[in-house]
Order: sequence, then structure tokens, then C-alpha cells
Amino acid sequence: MSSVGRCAGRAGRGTVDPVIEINHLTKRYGRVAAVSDLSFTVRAGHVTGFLGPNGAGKSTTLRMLLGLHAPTSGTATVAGRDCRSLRRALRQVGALLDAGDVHGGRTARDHLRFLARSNAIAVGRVTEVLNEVGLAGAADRRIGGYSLGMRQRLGIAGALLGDPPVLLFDEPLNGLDPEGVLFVRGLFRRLAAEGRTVFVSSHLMGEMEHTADRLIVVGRGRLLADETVAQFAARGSRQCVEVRADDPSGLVAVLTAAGAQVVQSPDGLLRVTALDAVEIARAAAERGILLHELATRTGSLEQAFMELTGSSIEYAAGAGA
Ligand SMILES: Nc1ncnc2c1ncn2[C@@H]1O[C@H](COP(=O)(O)OP(=O)(O)OP(=O)(O)O)[C@@H](O)[C@H]1O
Repeated sequence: MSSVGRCAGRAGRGTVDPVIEINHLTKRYGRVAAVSDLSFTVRAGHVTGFLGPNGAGKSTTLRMLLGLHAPTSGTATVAGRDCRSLRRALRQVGALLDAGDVHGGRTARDHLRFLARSNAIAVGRVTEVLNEVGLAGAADRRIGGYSLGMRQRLGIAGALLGDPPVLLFDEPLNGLDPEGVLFVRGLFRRLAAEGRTVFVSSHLMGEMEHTADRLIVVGRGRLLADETVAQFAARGSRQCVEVRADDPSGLVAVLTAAGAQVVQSPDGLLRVTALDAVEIARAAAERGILLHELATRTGSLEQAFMELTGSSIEYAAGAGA
């Protein structure tokens, strides 16, 4: 059995109810509203992605959940409790927040032993979690010489150390190589299958697409979506037809009159919804407009994410001041 496989039974006996509840949570830093009236629930048995563009308030929310920052208003609880009130916290909630936030002069083994001792965790767990994350061979090297990917693995080992029912990971895939990404995805799925609550932040839809089965999407500190990945995918499956014509303006007028929505790019490409390719070709032919290109496109999850969060992107190339 896996070294971290005892949670489901423990939760099943009712001693731990690993539900995360965020209730009207707000955090202001001076004039910046990092998190605004945010409410959602994260349940056990799923990998839940916490997704949003840079500056959306994900890390701030996780920090409030862990009791590291005080909310301006609202609450963030695990199993109905404020994390600051948890004894031996690593046995209740494991977290990777900032992989760089470790003493570079220590070895990974010493770092984990220190965490284990301060949370009354059997020191034998240190070797177990080092094996689990693939760091056994580097366990006695100083962390200062670790790559970002190795630090992420060490951070994950620290989160697993107390065999907790609730696990929080802030951007855990940053810096991991493809093998590391696959390993982490498999690990998260297994942890969720064991009945744990696994909550994982990312600013990249592509990372969450194959990692999470539920999504909480935020933008500018506000909730934008709370649904399964399949439901989110349905947002992006709306088809559009891309068209180029010798008379783009004429075609826009014809298609709009026929009930289509048309978005014209500066290079003349038209993106048409509400009419299919055959209807567009027929309308163009009737007006003697020549088409150079006609292609049906299905939106990706990435597009759905961009559309949903587009107006809440705080830092965008070319946005200017
Ligand atoms: N200690 C702080 N003091 C002032 N502003 C802060 C502080 N921490 C965060 N912020 C601001 O709050 C907002 C949310 O930041 P946060 O780090 O929570 O976003 P994020 O979604 O985690 O972003 P990223 O994906 O870039 O990590 C940003 O505008 C950020 O500049």
C-alpha cells in the first residue's frame, strides 16, 4: 500500500471532514483588492484546479486558507476550522506554497526531519516521502544546489509528510520536466482517489486540462467559474468558421444580415458564429463574393479560458499604463 494511503479510511470514520470552504472572502492590500467576496467549496475525492491569470488572487487565497494572511473579511476554513487553530498542522493540511522558501544550506533530509519533528510525525516518513517524489538519490545534498524542479519535488514531499487529508499546491508544475509533470499528475490523481482533497493552483489552462477534474476559475479576485473540466470544455466547444474573402466588408454585411455574428481581424480574417460553412459559402456565392479560405474550428479549453478571463487580465503584453 502507498505510504500515504490511509486517509480515506480515516476520513470515513468521520474524524476528518476534508472540505475547504471559502465564504465571502475578501483581502485588500491598501487600494489593491487581491480577493473580492470569493465563495466556493472544494470537496474530497477530486483534484480541483484553482485557475486564473497572473495576479488573480490565487496565492493570496491559499495564504488566507493556511492562516498566513488575515482576511479583510470573510472566512476560509478546512473542515469548518481556521487552519491557525489546527494542532500539528502538517497532519491535517499539507501545502506547497513557494518551493524557493527553504533553507538552502540544509539537505532535503534534514529539512524534512525538522518538519517531521515539529509536527510529531514519525521520522521514518522522511525516507518514505523522499522515495515517493523521486528525491532519494539527492536527499543528502544541500537544497541550495537543487534545480527548480527538484525544489518542487521537495515541496511536494513536505506536503505529503504528515499524510494529511487535505493538500494545497500553488503552481506545483512550475519548473518540472515532462516526466515530472506526468509523475505529479499521477500522484494527484492517486491522492484524490484515496479520498483526499487536492487543490492545485495554476495560471495555465493547459496544465490543468490534464491534471484537474474540477475547476475554480478566478479573475481579479472574483469567482468566474466553478464547474467540472467537462463543463468548462463545453464552453470552448462552440464552433466558429474562419473565412477569407475578396470583399470582406461585403461578406460581413451579407452574413450579419443572415443572422451571423462576425468578428473581423485586422488582416481581414473573419470569424463567424451562428452560420455553418455551407451557409456561408452559399451566401457568398449568391452575392458573387469569392472565398479564399473557409474552415470550421472548434474552440479549445485554452480559448474558453482566455474568453472567460480576458477582461480580468491584470498584466497583458502591450496593455500599457
Ligand atoms: N503582500 C502584498 N502586498 C500588496 N499587494 C499584494 C500582496 N500580495 C499580493 N498582492 C496583489 O494582490 C493581487 C493578487 O496577487 P496573487 O499573488 O494572490 O495572485 P495570483 O493569482 O497568485 O498570481 P500569480 O499567478 O501571478 O502567482 C495582485 O495584484 C498582487 O500584486
